Amino acid sequence: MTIYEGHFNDQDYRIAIVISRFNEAITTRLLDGAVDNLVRHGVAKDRIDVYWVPGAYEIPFMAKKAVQSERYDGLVTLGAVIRGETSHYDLVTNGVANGVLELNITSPIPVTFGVVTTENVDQAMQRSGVKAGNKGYDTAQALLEMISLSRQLD
Ligand SMILES: Nc1c(NC[C@H](O)[C@H](O)[C@H](O)CO)[nH]c(=O)[nH]c1=O
Ligand SMILES: CC(=O)[C@@H](O)COP(=O)(O)O
Repeated sequence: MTIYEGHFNDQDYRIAIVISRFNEAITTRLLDGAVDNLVRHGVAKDRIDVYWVPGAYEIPFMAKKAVQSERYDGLVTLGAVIRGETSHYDLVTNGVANGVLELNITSPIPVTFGVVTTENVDQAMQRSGVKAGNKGYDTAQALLEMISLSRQLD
């Protein structure tokens, strides 16, 4: 992968990661991927704050608090919503997606969406560090680029 000059030249970023505990076996793998990417690109580990919430539905609330704190240059949100027997999956996925989207477009800092929404555990496993990559790593990558890009218009 080519790292274009100027995209990742300012590594004094302060990052918040808001992550849900539900399906923790998956979300911890997403977190590992996200932190791995951030550190590889020069973000100091002690400038990455992690906030754990009970489930994906609580992510938007804590993400908004993090934005309002004005401590961060960007936010990563991570979660894993796996379909069950009822329509609850649809409510949770729509809730978290709409909540993070609203933050993304109304906040002064970038907020990226790393909540995997899958039909079964295997699909979630594949997207958290197995053959389909790691969505946590990808979401952190998107944030680094968005912070760099948004700073060009400050
Ligand atoms: N089923 C999943 C949930 N459900 C819990 C909700 O996110 C929420 O915490 C609860 O409704 C209380 O407000 N959360 C996930 O992150 N993933 C799931 O698969
Ligand atoms: C995504 C969910 O809320 C889901 O895991 C809950 O499972 P169920 O629909 O069987 O209650």
